[in-house]
Amino acid sequence: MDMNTLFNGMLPKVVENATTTANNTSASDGMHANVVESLLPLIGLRGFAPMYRFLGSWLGWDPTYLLTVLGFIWAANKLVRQIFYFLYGLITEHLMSTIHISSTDDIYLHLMTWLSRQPKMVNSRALMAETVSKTAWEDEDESTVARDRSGLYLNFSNQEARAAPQYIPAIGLHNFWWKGQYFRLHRKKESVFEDGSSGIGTFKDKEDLMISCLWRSPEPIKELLAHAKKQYYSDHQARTIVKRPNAQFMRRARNNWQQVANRPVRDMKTVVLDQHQKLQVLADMNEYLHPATPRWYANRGIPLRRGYLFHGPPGTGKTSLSFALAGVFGLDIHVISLLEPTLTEEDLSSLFSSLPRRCVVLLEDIDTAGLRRPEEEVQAAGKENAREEESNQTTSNDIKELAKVLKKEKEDQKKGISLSGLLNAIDGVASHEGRVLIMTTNIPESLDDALIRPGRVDLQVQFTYSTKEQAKELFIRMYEGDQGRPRHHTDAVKPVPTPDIKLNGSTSNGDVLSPETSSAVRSGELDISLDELPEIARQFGDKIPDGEFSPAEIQGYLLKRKKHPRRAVEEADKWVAALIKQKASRTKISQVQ
Ligand SMILES: Nc1ncnc2c1ncn2[C@@H]1O[C@H](COP(=O)(O)OP(=O)(O)OP(=O)(O)O)[C@@H](O)[C@H]1O
Repeated sequence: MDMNTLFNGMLPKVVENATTTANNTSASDGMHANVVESLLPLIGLRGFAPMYRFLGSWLGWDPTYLLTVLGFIWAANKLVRQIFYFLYGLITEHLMSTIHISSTDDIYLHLMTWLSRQPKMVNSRALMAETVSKTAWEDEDESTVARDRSGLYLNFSNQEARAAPQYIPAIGLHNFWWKGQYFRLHRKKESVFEDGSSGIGTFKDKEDLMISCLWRSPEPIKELLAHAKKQYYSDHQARTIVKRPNAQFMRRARNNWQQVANRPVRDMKTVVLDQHQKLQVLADMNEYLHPATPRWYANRGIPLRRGYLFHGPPGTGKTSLSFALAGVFGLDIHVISLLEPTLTEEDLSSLFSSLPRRCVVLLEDIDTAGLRRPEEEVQAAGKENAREEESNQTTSNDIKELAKVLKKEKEDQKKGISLSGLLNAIDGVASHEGRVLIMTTNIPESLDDALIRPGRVDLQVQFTYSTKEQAKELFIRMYEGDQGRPRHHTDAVKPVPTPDIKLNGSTSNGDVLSPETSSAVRSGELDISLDELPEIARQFGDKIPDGEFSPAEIQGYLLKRKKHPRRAVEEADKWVAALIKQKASRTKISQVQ
């Protein structure tokens, strides 16, 4: 059977009817060619007719057959696709479950972080590459850090560019399998219109995730999300998350807080403070955070809030204790600066009302926050009345001047947070319950009584300059063994190239090093043994006058001798005398550092 005979049976009816003799294949061919040739001009392809005839004679059979077969394939493909989409729609609607996740929710972060660590699991050819930016506190492999030509100094140029990117699913549909279950991930982005702060609306990108599984119950998705969340927090264990108010336009979108830091927990023993005070605040917070406490408060009609005031001179550990407390109880810290120019009273209330169930809210240096006091408001109102009276007796020019002044005064008043606005946010009717509020100040006397009345401040903790005993403790904390680095990291570290230092302390490129730099680089060890530490610490403590220096000042001095405790003791007398002199003369310049 030749090609013509084969395709003759497959020709469409219309072509067959047009054939004068069924058995006469050559006549039939001519007819097919005529039909196609007569169609070509109709669809604007007149010039193709000779080419079509040439193709026919070259192949030895009519190209119409090929067109017919292609037509069948196209139609079959269409049909199969229609059937596929129909069945897919049926399955999606009746056999699949879906959970939607907004990109503003923490679950989005958990899932994307987890997916970025499962490169084989995301069966996708559409990925999004992201540069991995590490926070200052994340551990780094020392072998990935470059050095300068001398091999002595670290060099961090283009460090982010040298790090391998991480991949996450791009916008669109993705499929993956987890624990033998099929999951479909739809990452979609759309522009939504939002009112801007200045009254001008803008389009903002909004992203959502839709995760589906092949099951009539969303249980497998819930299990996956729980797993991603657990994984995320096991990586972030022993960390304190610091959040700050989001930018103003984001706050309007109900996304009030943004994470600004994720730092290692500050160990309580690194905060040198009177032991009794430390235990008192720890016990108080523990009691308050206990799951039975809300019922106890509710039964007595007491609002579930706890406030602390940490007061004392600068650098005495108020912020440090706040972080250590958050670390002990595993709480996030939400830091608010009342000096933030875009923060309105309305924003402040909304920030307080969107806090998580348990957290620490830190209002630092509350005395400098420039709160407008009730008296000032009264005075301002009084002044305004007086001016109004005065204005009745003035000429029209004076009235204009006065109106300008009054307008400016009113505008000034509108700026910033008033005391009543803050009190309202802290414990107003709509205020959040369950949080721990910590306010810090250097000058407690300058605070308004209303702000620190019991109920708003339940416990005051006083921070003072160091005693001899505290100086000794600070010394021990500075030089005791370093427990920070996780084992797997030190194991993985490749040997750091030893700097080529000559005996006179100069490097191979000719730079001359100070004696302490060259010896620190050489040894990396302390200039005392750890057994000597308690005695050396006692000697140091004895040299520090009681109640004169802040822990921050002592820490600063020791940090400059971080590998040289013995030298720190030897040079302490000189430093103490210089600092006392500096404080007495109120100069800012230190003679001995
Ligand atoms: N009591 C302390 N124990 C241990 N370290 C301290 C102590 N006080 C201060 N430091 C150290 O001094 C530095 C400043 O401390 P911190 O910020 O806690 O002081 P602060 O009282 O909050 O100061 P400010 O009033 O200026 O905000 C930190 O690096 C901290 O480690």
